[in-house]
Amino acid sequence: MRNWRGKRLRKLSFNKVREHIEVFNSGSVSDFNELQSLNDGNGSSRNPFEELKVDASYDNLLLSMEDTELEDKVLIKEIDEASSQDGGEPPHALRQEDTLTLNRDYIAFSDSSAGEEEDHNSTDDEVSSESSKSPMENAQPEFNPNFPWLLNQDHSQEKQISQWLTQEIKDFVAYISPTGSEIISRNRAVQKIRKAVRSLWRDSDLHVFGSYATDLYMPGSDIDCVVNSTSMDKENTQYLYELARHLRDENLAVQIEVISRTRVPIIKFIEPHSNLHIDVSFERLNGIEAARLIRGWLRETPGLRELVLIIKQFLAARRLNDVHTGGLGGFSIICLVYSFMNLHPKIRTQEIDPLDNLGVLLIDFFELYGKNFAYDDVALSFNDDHFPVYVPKSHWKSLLPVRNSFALAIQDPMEHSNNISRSSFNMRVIKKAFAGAFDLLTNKCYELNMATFKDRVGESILANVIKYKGERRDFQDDRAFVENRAILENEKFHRKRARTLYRSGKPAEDVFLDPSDDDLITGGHDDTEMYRLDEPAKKKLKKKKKATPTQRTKTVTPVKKSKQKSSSKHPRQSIDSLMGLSDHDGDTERSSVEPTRSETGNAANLKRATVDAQTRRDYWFSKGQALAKGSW
Ligand SMILES: Nc1ncnc2c1ncn2[C@@H]1O[C@H](COP(=O)(O)OP(=O)(O)OP(=O)(O)O)[C@@H](O)[C@H]1O
Ligand SMILES: [Mg+2]
Repeated sequence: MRNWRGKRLRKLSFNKVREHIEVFNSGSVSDFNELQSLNDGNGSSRNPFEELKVDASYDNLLLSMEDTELEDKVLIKEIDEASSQDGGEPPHALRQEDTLTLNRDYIAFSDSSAGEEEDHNSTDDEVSSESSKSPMENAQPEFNPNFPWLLNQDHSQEKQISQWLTQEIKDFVAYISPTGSEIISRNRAVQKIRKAVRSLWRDSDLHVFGSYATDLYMPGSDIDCVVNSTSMDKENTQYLYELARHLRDENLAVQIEVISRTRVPIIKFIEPHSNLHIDVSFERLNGIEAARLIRGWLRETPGLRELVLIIKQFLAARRLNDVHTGGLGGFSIICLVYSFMNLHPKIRTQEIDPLDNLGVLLIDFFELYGKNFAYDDVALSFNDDHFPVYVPKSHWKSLLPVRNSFALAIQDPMEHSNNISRSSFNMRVIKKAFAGAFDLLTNKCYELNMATFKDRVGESILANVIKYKGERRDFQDDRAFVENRAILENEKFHRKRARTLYRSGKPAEDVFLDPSDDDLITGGHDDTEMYRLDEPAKKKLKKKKKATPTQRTKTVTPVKKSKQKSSSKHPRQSIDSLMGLSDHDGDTERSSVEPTRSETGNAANLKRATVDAQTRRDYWFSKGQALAKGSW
């Protein structure tokens, strides 16, 4: 029934929809959104930064964060008690498989809203009780547990359906972005553990990497830490147990697991005051380097954070984000989304502004990795500038022999011999989930495009593929007001390291920074102090926030030419040349596709490895055909 309806809608409205989601199909993106003034004039839009101004001084803000934190602590106690009662049952592998392999999770999800949809669609000629109200009466939806990010938000009057989806993505990101008390809680947890490590081993220090050091964390994300020492021996099993005992005795760790017989030995535990999950690894710098690299990617790629968070939640809701069960880990997700955005012809040629086109980019992502990507033949790699490139798998010799040719292969930008997605053996299910998401999103777009404005009220597009079942949140993205100390310390680490390297002339891996250097480690702040931005920085941030429409500003930006500056790394090129469809493989194209790494170790296998022009031609041709057939 659903499929039939989808096909009928596709057939009827394909041309019409193409006009509305023009950004997919042509370079003409100059449409003006006539609803902008309507939305601008909506007095109910709530800008958190405006609110802070009304709230009085910045000091008051800090005070209220302290209060929130105290409340949080009470709540955490309750959670602890509750979790100790139900015995913290681990997820059951078989039960998980049932829902995942059958992909029932997202089907069930759309089924759950199917009742509404049935009503909605089977009564084309009838007037439902909801639609009998005027759209403006319904314009501010109340809290809906299926799509909590739409609280007081209504995009049903967006003329372009793709803009509706873009707005919803921004709503979602604003919804899950961290509050001040969450950031403080993370900062303090790390600070306490660091102190404990330094008191146990005077030659050691603890650093944060992973999503907390890149601002890509979800509310429940773990904190990845690494202990490095001058003696470089802390990866030894005896030290792992010593630290585990020490943290337990200091009341800084519960539910401790010491995992020592793996390639990367770690201690996993929960920090009881914040209830945060912490992973501690030992004697490696890769993660600290990767955090800096990823922050660079985020700075130069607008929209990357938004898409990464959406894909993370998409996979988490389906339990497809855990590498231990074959899922896709956070690092692989970042690499996939970053390469997708960098190799997207319309972004590369600066024809679209990614932040204004998150909706179409999300659909395009699902299409690429759900329908078109040649997992059997193509690996994702990074060249010397850490710029993403696709390479034939056959050119990456250390990948072979592989047990399963249908596997995602992503070369670690930090360590070229490492395939970061080697454990993601569930790729078929993940691909199916992406393909399903593409179908669900496009069908919903077609359906809403056909619907009257009245019938669109109370609908969500994103909820067809994203679930968020966490505790209700309050849309308070406080990243501009409370500094993430993991980022600050990571930046200091790199600055200091660069200076030390410069002075010593030693290779990077031989240099260890003195942990007693407080300026490096704590930035001169004690462990209870909150970071405050100084006044000029605060003003700058407020200004910046105003200039960039956030979820709460409700400003609808018409699709327009990208305002991104050209960078020498991303020269403006024709789409044909980027797609590899130009008759000759010119130098410009070659430099953007081929790795230029010198011939050392495994990297030698990648030298001059490239997907040939014919493969690229076939890929884009099949994509074009899919478009023409209306499968998107
Ligand atoms: N397979 C891997 N090979 C090498 N390094 C990895 C690998 N997986 C993770 N890492 C390192 O650990 C860091 C954290 O990885 P993780 O998969 O936890 O992602 P994350 O960004 O922290 O996401 P999440 O919020 O889901 O935890 C990465 O940034 C990377 O430095
Ligand atoms: Mg992590």
